Amino acid sequence: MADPAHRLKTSIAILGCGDVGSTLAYTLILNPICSEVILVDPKTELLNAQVRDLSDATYRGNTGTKVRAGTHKDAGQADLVVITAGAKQKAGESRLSLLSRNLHILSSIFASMSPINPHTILLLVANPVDILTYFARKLSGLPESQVIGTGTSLDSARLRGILADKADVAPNSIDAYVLGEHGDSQFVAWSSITIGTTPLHLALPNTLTPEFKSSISTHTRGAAAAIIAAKGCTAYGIGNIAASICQYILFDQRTVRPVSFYQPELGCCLSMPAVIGRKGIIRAMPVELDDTEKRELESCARGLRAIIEGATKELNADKELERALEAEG
Ligand SMILES: NC(=O)C1=CN([C@@H]2O[C@H](COP(=O)(O)OP(=O)(O)OC[C@H]3O[C@@H](n4cnc5c(N)ncnc54)[C@H](O)[C@@H]3O)[C@@H](O)[C@H]2O)C=CC1
Ligand SMILES: CC(=O)C(=O)O
Repeated sequence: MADPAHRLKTSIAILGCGDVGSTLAYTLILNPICSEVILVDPKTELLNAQVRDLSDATYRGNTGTKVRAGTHKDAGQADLVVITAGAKQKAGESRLSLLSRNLHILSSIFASMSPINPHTILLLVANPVDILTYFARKLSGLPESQVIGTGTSLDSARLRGILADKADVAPNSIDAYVLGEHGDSQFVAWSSITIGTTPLHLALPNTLTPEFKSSISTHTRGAAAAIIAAKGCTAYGIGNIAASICQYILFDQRTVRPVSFYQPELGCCLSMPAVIGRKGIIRAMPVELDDTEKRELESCARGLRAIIEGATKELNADKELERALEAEG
């Protein structure tokens, strides 16, 4: 039987081939799920070097996945477009501090990709990912089910990791979600965590004190900053998470994960559990939150809406300036 990459003849475009984009490409070579990975980056020397280096990793095992350089226009025709293009946090910076720079990059990306394949699924990785997912939906004109942010899928993996250590079980035996913003207002949905089918309070009796919960949430929320302070970026975790989401989509796996997508009743994009498949978000999975978690969700959405409002004004002011400059000739 031919390998999956050969059978599917699918392409994944990765915009931005810095630390995250190149790690994702490498992950897609090691676990082939598509026939072609197209890398796009305005730094042409870096782009060509990444393509050569990554291609060298494809020759020994004949993984079936080819890597090539492409343009934004090529990317716009891919089956899946992963957006890692943008500035990253320096030590001590927040994800939100990247907003203005990365929103401008996002806006220019959609101008360059147009006309975009109407069946493309967009996967946003660049930060602040929830806000960029919201604007990608507007700028691309794609149906909202086709625009997804990696959101708190990485935070949830980190949460499973630390709970696995505490409970001495494998991380994949734990169902635990961080929800809301991939950022400081995220929250742990403690009330729905299970190990196997056992609720967490039974699996870890006498452990779930407010101090325990607070230390776990703080660890999860601060994981990126701690790694960035020491090595300047995070790449392997998100490379793996993004590659998994690409697989759920291309193989129509119907996997349930917390990802960022438009929440009509909250007026923003943030992470809630969803069924992920070939058409993107197949459907939201309802989640039962307790009263504290409901308040945390509302507060998180309020914060995100305020940021969206400010960013919308900035984008509109830019457009007006552009029009004024054009009119001046
Ligand atoms: N959502 C998540 O969980 C995570 C998100 N990130 C975010 O991913 C983004 C990328 O991080 P790194 O790869 O470490 O940064 P990096 O600086 O190593 O790479 C970014 C690349 O984007 C390129 N780029 C800029 N404008 C572009 C355009 N118009 N088209 C195509 N490429 C363009 C740059 O030339 C650069 O090579 C950052 O915003 C970072 O915060 C990083 C880790 C986890
Ligand atoms: C950088 C980032 O967003 C993360 O590793 O969570």
